[in-house]
Amino acid sequence: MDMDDLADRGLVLLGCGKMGSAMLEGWLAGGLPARSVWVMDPYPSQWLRERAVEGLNLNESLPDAPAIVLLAVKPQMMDDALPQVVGFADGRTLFLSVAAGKTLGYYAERLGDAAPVVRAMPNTPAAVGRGITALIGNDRVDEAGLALAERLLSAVGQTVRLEAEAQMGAVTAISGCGPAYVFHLIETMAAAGVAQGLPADMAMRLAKATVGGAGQLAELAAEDPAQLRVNVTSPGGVTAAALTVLMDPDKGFPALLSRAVDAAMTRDKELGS
Ligand SMILES: NC(=O)C1=CN([C@@H]2O[C@H](COP(=O)(O)OP(=O)(O)OC[C@H]3O[C@@H](n4cnc5c(N)ncnc54)[C@H](O)[C@@H]3O)[C@@H](O)[C@H]2O)C=CC1
Ligand SMILES: O=C(O)[C@@H]1CCC=N1
Repeated sequence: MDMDDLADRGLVLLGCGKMGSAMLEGWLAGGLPARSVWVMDPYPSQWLRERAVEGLNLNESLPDAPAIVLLAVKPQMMDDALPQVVGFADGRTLFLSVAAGKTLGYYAERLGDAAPVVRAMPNTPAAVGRGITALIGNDRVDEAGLALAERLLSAVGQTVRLEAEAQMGAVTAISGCGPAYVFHLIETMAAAGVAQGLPADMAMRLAKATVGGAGQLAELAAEDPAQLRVNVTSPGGVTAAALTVLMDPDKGFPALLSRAVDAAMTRDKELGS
């Protein structure tokens, strides 16, 4: 199975909200024909309806044996939604789930033993080709299946293969949810700037460019983030004063983020049950 096969046999999206659309936008931009895509979603967005005008199959009858079924409904909706695609669980179609918490065991119970299932955790920067997706398959997924899932996901950013499904909770709490933490950092930096007297639009522009630029530098630089931090921090200077607060082991960022990640992982487990 390869990308041509995907274009020929079809890609079905079960649910196409924020995450499904972020990925689909990247795949269509990368050359997947809209006519090769089937979306099942009772509440399609305006963007999806516009794609339907271009040939995307929106809430239409599904192909016989699509190459891939992407499961992108909320975990809480999965029990209700899955029966629509259970007929494809005969081994010919690869299931690709992005739902937080839903385990390979959960899918084996509902789709049976024949279905190859890849569990993946993407993130919304996929919409601009800057996502990162971790993935792992069940024992029905062969190397070709995993490679296809990887190729599909690498069209919207980086991919990483997990060694064990148990790693998925931590991945979800770090890179799946992580963009929200960073967006909140931007919000709070901008708000702090406004509190210090900057105009709101200037404070937001400074915050966005600082986080975007620092993120890109962290990815591209030879130095690790700790050294990049040191490079900003003049001894006895202004950054050092701020970092004394942020790096406080009890009340600072490490303790806060650790509590946030613990809360995310607890919720991830709850959603899986
Ligand atoms: N938003 C994010 O940053 C990320 C989300 N995910 C996962 O992606 C999945 C989707 O999340 P979002 O896109 O954020 O949610 P969303 O609420 O934006 O999208 C879910 C879509 O499913 C549709 N839907 C509801 N019931 C359905 C049914 N019975 N059949 C077909 N479609 C149905 C809804 O109309 C909606 O468009 C979740 O499982 C989430 O855990 C994973 C990684 C990141
Ligand atoms: O908030 C959620 O449950 C999903 C999982 C990762 C990002 N969004």
